[in-house]
Amino acid sequence: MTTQPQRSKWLEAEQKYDSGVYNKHQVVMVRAKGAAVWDETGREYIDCVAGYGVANIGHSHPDVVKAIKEQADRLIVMPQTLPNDKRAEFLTELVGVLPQGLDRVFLCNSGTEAMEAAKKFAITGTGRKRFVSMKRGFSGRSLGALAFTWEPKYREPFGDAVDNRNVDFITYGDIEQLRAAVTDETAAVILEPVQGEGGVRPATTLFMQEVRRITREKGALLILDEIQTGFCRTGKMFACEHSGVVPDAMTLAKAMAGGLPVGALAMTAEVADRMPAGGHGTTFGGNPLTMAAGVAALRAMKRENMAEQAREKGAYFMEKLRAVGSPKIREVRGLGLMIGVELKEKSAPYIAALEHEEGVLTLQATPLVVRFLPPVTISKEQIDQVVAAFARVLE
Ligand SMILES: Cc1[nH+]cc(COP(=O)(O)O)c(CN[C@@H](CCC(=O)O)C(=O)O)c1O
Repeated sequence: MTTQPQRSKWLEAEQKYDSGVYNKHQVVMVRAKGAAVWDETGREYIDCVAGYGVANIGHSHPDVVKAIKEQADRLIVMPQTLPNDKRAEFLTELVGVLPQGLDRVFLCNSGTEAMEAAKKFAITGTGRKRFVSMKRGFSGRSLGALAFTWEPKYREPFGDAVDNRNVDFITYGDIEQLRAAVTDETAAVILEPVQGEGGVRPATTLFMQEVRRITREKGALLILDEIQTGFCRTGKMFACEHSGVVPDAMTLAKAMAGGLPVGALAMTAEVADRMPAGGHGTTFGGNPLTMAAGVAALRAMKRENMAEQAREKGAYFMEKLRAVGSPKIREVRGLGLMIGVELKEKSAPYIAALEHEEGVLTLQATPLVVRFLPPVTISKEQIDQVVAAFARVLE
């Protein structure tokens, strides 16, 4: 008689008390290092979720761990009305890697918060209230950010509490629709250089450059959402570098502080200076503990040349995935280590099989796409193991 594995007390507690919004996997993850994760039974997984693209520099990077320990001993809490050495250090490091001209930063705690800030700074920065956003775009879950988020299933439960009457959605990549949608009433065009949750869809250089040209022509801001594409994920520090486009503002979060919760709106002085003093704010934004982790993370990205690692390993990963040659694969696409494999059938069963049968963690990006967002520090051997596992579950 097979004995049922004893149900985890941690799993029971989390399922019992959690809000219920998440589809909880039947595992309890307790430790991670680099691209490896272990559950409470000691089973090892190769992690191509990385916290939804947060652990770009690898889980528990030693420099980040050291910085957190030291800062925790010195100072954890300090609001932004009281300047702090670590915050100043982080802002200096961040502006040092941002595209030229984006030298003012509103610090917050998540991507959604960065998008909310972007909306407010765009309105005060232009005196306009209309926005252009992209079909399949994802900007976050708050009522304000949801107005820019395309997928109806995220908006419908809230009805007209999600007010997107001032938002015109266009087809990602469609220059004619873009030209028609951007007017002298448009405060900003918002887009991801690579649509993540929307299916891992890189924009063409032509489209990126046309968005820049048309927004400049009409006096609208170009706001790039680099919450998922930023910080080496696509083979550059920021995805906009692939097209040479410099936006007026950029939303950032996920990997920026090596795994600690952080968000930011980076913008030009022209945009920043038009927000009235006291016009926005946050309690936790720019807290010294996260700032210390962020300094260590940004320095590690540069020192370990992680953008080049992502470029090189991403090309390798996609080449190997294409070589799988399964008839179930429609397309392998992506940029750097932001990779999507579109299947000809629903991806969920294969994502589940990868986890349960093969010990590989992946995530969806629309019902047909398997998304791979591994730490940039993943090894070639681990990539080979992931590809072999994927080939087996597709058989
Ligand atoms: C491009 C983008 N913009 C904004 C956000 C919102 O960031 P945050 O408030 O820190 O979650 C995310 C989360 N992307 C994940 C969606 C998470 C969710 O379902 O919610 C993702 O891509 O899976 C993005 O990928």
